[in-house]
Amino acid sequence: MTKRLLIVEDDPGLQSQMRWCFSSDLEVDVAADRATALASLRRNEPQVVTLDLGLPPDPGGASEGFALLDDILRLSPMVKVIVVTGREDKENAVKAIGMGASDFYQKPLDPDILTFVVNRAFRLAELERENQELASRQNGTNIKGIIAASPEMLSVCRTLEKVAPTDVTTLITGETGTGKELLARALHDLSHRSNQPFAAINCAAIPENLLESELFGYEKGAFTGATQSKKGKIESANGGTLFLDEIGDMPMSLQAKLLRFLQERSVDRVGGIKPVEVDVRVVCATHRDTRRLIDAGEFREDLYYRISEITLDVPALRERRGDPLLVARSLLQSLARQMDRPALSFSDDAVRAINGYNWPGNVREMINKVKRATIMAEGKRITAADLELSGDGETGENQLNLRQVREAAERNAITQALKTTGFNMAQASRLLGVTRPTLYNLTDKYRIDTSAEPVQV
Ligand SMILES: Nc1ncnc2c1ncn2[C@@H]1O[C@H](COP(=O)(O)OP(=O)(O)OP(=O)(O)O)[C@@H](O)[C@H]1O
Repeated sequence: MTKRLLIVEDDPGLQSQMRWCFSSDLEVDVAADRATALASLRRNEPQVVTLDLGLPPDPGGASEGFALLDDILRLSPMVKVIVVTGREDKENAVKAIGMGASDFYQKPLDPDILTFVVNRAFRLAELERENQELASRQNGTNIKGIIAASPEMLSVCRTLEKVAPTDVTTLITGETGTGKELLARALHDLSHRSNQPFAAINCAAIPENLLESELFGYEKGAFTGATQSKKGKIESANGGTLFLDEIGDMPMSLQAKLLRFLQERSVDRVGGIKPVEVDVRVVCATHRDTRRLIDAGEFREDLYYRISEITLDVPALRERRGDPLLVARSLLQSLARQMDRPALSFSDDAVRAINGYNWPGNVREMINKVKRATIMAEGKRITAADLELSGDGETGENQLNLRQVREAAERNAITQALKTTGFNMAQASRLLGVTRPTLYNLTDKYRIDTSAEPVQV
């Protein structure tokens, strides 16, 4: 694999000195400002970047350098960034490391030390790449029921394993079907409360007027039909874990009462006189944007802070590198066994379709599709059509090679970029890290229609 270094430096003298240091061993690109650096990052995919924090329009400060550092780590989290600071600039070096830079180097330039630091960053990048590759070949977590090998999901699992033994109130956020409930159960199963009850309630599924008594319980005679007292979910979780699913949909009127419970750790049953003490660990989940709910006045900010002592952000399936295929294969294995069709496997067009689709319903949607395909497949191979996915029009197992895979991915990325930018070729080419003529060549090659689609009304 070609080793590629991006030098971000606005001083032409230092640029050529640094280029001279490395150009015999590495492919070197140079950028003097943020926009050029980002374009080069997209186009050349360097493994290591040296970043001078003092860039125009703020060459004397570090604001532009920090903004670029943030961009780089967001766009390409695996890239190793070495920040280059002035001699006395320890504070900014520390801040950059805190933001995620892998190392720092102080001017004036010493070729031996700089070479050493850069080589070390390349070694680290290579080790991480190998590690990721290994992880993608097997399930990387021992958490029951969770199939994952992507760094994105493994990091969530590691946090979960640390948080589980504690009693901190945890908020799990993520799109629908990403496994929030599964993770809530795992928090319980890995805690010292695992032998005690796990009580779950879906705040969105119960009508507002019933939710209070479901949660807090009621005393005999509290309302018509209350012929005897009943414990609520909170009490029934005593000693164990209470899981409040879809907390973002909890009505305002109950939010105050829930907040009081979280502060006092006792519940007031509907119609009750005396509070009942309860010892539960609370885990909440929502697929909604809590910040937006708070801004819209639909969710209490004080309650939000109470429930989110720790937050687990579960990435969407499409954001988990390598996981869609891993999860699909594992689902197929168990579903095919259940349905007595153990020899089933995915055809190449199905593999491409699984990797190319964006899974808006996440793992739940994948379960449904794989289940359907397991039933529908006619031979031993499940096709993209069995999954009700588009196979990119390319079928035939014997046609597939790396070039075709790459082309399918290219076609997909170009279509996405065009849609994202409203079919603006200049913006799309920047997003894709290619020049505009290259993008025109590619859209011709793949016969992609570059005119904006009519808006559906
Ligand atoms: N990483 C995973 N590996 C295997 N199965 C998974 C994984 N994530 C989720 N699932 C399965 O996907 C289905 C949906 O998961 P779950 O109900 O936990 O999602 P959710 O995020 O709570 O969804 P919602 O927001 O709609 O309630 C479940 O059957 C669950 O077992």
